[in-house]
Amino acid sequence: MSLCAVDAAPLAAGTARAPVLRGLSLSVEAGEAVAVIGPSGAGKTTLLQLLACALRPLAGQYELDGSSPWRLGSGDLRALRGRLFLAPQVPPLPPRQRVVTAVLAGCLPGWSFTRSLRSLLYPVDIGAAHAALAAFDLEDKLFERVDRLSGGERQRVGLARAWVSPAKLWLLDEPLSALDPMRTSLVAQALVQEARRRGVTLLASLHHVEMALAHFPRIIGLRQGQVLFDLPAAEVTPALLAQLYAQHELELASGQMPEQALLAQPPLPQMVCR
Ligand SMILES: Nc1ncnc2c1ncn2[C@@H]1O[C@H](COP(=O)(O)OP(=O)(O)OP(=O)(O)O)[C@@H](O)[C@H]1O
Repeated sequence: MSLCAVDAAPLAAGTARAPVLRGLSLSVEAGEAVAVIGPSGAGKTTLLQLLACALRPLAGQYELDGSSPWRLGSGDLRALRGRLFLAPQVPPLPPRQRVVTAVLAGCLPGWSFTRSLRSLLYPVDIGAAHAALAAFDLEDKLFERVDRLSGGERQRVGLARAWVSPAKLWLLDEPLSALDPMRTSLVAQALVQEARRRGVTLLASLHHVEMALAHFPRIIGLRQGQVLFDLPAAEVTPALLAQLYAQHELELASGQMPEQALLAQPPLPQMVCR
């Protein structure tokens, strides 16, 4: 996939639509695992929504699988969306649904209408849901109701959905944000390893900088809607991180988002690439 000089505004940004991503260019090869880091408000979610074809660029060019999604007809665009999976930070899970059904919703793009309908009445692939939940240490919740899960458990159900999906592109928005410290590393490792095993392209936005550096081979530092650096993890220095999080130091240190840190924005330094 590639973005060339793209401007984009967030979903539901109203009529003003001031761009959040400004002149952003990058390309990602099939099968890469990339972490997108940067301070709160940098545009990470907007970038993932853009890549998921959930929002249309205001300017510039987005190409996915060799074609421009927004030039496709509605049927082809729907089929393309079925080949990617966007996992929002808070997964949209119907509260009264059983976990098994919620997980199997990830299979829907690959299923016929009849199979999808049958699965709503009785889950048709309980084994797949069990295996996906087991990858996140949650198999004991297979038949639990979604509204009886903790926030971290719901987040893992959302990731299990990606796991069962036929998608070749996983776009994960802060997949570790609700997890306890013991689990963040296990989940990050599981996602990167499984994506590599399947040849799935993985982009994840992360506030856990140390997890990004430990598990993802490539790191994109996003600040004020622009790429500050795009480097192999081993080349991301403390000085670059300090630039990326200037005025947001507490966020870098703890994954927190201090109110004061959001107030001042220094001018952008030059972009650094390999
Ligand atoms: N629906 C919206 N309407 C208007 N502005 C929005 C909307 N969603 C996001 N924004 C603004 O767009 C900017 C980028 O938001 P985005 O969610 O992409 O950042 P982010 O890097 O993912 O932040 P965080 O790490 O806090 O999730 C922010 O300044 C935010 O206030």
